Amino acid sequence: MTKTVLITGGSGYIGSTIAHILVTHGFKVVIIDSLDKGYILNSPESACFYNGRISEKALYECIRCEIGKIDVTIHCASYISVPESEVDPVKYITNNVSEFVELLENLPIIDCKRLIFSSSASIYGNKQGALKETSAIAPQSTYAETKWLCEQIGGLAAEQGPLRIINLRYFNPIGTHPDGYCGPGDLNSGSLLNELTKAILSRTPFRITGTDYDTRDGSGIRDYVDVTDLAMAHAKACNLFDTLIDERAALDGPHRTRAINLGSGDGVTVKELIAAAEKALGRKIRTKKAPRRPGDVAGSYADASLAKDLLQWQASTPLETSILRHIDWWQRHRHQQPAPTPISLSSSRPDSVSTSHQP
Ligand SMILES: O=c1ccn([C@@H]2O[C@H](COP(=O)(O)OP(=O)(O)O[C@H]3O[C@H](CO)[C@@H](O)[C@H](O)[C@H]3O)[C@@H](O)[C@H]2O)c(=O)[nH]1
Repeated sequence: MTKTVLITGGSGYIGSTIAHILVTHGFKVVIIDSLDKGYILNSPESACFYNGRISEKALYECIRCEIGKIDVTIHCASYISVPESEVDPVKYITNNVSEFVELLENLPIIDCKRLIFSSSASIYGNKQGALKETSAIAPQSTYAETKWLCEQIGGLAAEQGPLRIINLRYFNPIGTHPDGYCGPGDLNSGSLLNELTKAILSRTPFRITGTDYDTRDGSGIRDYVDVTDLAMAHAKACNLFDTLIDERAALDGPHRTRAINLGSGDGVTVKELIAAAEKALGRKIRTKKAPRRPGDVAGSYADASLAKDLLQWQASTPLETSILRHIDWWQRHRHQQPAPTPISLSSSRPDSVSTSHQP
């Protein structure tokens, strides 16, 4: 039977990639997006699109009436900038935590008892080496704190009600959908791949922020995971949801919530990533040493063995491919910056919106 999946933030970078992958794999996709940060043309045309905030009860009543019951909700809608969360913590708590509580209140309207939460590896804080789901939690920023709060609040909600939750903890997503349908939405996010792209497009040296870390070459280590691989893990989690939560109870105890790391399992330094980009592009990239970013960490990577065991999932896109797609996306879409003004929809359904993936 076709599964109907609601994706909050389904016009954002990760949410829209999940939406495209789910459509390709035969799911019926419904999206709620405020278009505050997302871009409607990122979402698949066949998705049923509802423009608004996840706290708006009326949207769920419309979905219940027009679509019916939702089998799984994937909650991606959130603010994602660590520096911004430090400058305006209340904005992050309101958007990421208060709105999440309202989502929990609204899920019964669409009769949804399965929630996949987009969590973040940032909740592990400043650690080195391979991180397991059981590694100590120590959020170092308001952004990370909001993700951890949501995991805990979800846990409390799941203890008492019929709701079950899978918390997928993302490491560093990069790349785009392979067909270029959607990609990262903010070239100025400050992330390595976006900064590298800007340096390449503007023909200026790329700044390696921190060359004195206790790592194999002095630059920071991260686990870069392709966004399409990440999206595939969500498709698997949707299909295996009940197995992971209930049927494995006999094997490792009952689970109302589960956390699963989503990373490649490989730690890559900044210098190694630049070498991979040079190989992919077939040319040298100029770099210069720069001081560490405030609050930056040497870094870590995923122990991704639980995802392999439970979801039969492993990241498979080569790093060079993700880098090429990422840079190519911005070569084609950089004039889209800053994000376009949200389109005001006359109908909440997408059928009335003519979409094209070319900006
Ligand atoms: O111009 C740059 C930008 C980054 N880096 C380095 O690249 C590495 C990765 O940086 P980045 O891509 O910003 O990743 P994170 O530091 O892991 O932070 C990102 O990933 C987190 C976990 O997903 C999110 O919470 C953050 O918002 C997001 O910025 C670090 O060593 C940085 O010092 C540079 O050398 N030069």
